[in-house]
Amino acid sequence: MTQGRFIALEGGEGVGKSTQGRMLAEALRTRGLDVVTTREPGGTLGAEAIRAMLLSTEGEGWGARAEALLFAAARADHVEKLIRPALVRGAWVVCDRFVDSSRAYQGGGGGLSDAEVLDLHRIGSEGLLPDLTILLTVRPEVSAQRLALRDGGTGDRIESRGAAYHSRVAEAFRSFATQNPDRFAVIDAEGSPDEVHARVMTSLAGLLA
Ligand SMILES: Nc1ncnc2c1ncn2[C@@H]1O[C@H](COP(=O)(O)OP(=O)(O)OP(=O)(O)O)[C@@H](O)[C@H]1O
Ligand SMILES: Cc1cn([C@H]2C[C@H](O)[C@@H](COP(=O)(O)O)O2)c(=O)[nH]c1=O
Repeated sequence: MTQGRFIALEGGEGVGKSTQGRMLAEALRTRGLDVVTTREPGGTLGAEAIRAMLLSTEGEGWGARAEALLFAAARADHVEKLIRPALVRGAWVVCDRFVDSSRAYQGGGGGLSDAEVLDLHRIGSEGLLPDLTILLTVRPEVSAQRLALRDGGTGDRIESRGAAYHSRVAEAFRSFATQNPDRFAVIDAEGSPDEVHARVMTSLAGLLA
């Protein structure tokens, strides 16, 4: 059995994570690998139900701590029921967002400390980390244009938070990548999908060797 690998795609809103996740999964399948694509929050029935509660624009929303707990609970279910079993059977897991989104959004954006977010992750998911976290970066005006073309700029509850919030999120992602260069690959996600995909594949060379 080949060794399972866990790849997370991270970054702000509309940078191209889903697009690159699909392209990466296809490229890995072409190499004969068993690939599971999934997303956060979500990926299991329970986690998708929590996703709906978190991202719906109806109701009064959640405080910062309740929000962080809900993301951690969704992740715990996802890790236990989908991610760990896939890795154990030797599959590659390509996940659209993982714990670094909680660190960036609930931590950097929402004000929880990084230690608090990591504590929730330790309790919920036994601290599981991806083998590689691919951080896609584009200038804010580029992601805004992509989102406007995709859905007319109508965002979910978190996407619709203001520019200052999303700028703190982007800064947090940058700082995690600087602090953990072995775990992160920072990819310039401007240019065509094929150009970005080529950069993503280069970042995976070590794991595919
Ligand atoms: N390299 C690219 N150049 C131009 N448009 C792109 C590129 N990559 C993705 N897009 C388009 O930009 C939009 C956002 O892309 P995508 O949904 O993959 O981003 P995302 O990061 O997953 O978004 P979200 O944060 O909402 O989950 C889509 O309409 C997609 O087709
Ligand atoms: C995993 C995770 C996600 N979020 C936020 C980031 C986005 O605004 C939404 C997810 O929507 P997407 O279109 O699927 O990217 O949720 C977060 O705040 N914290 C997290 O841990």
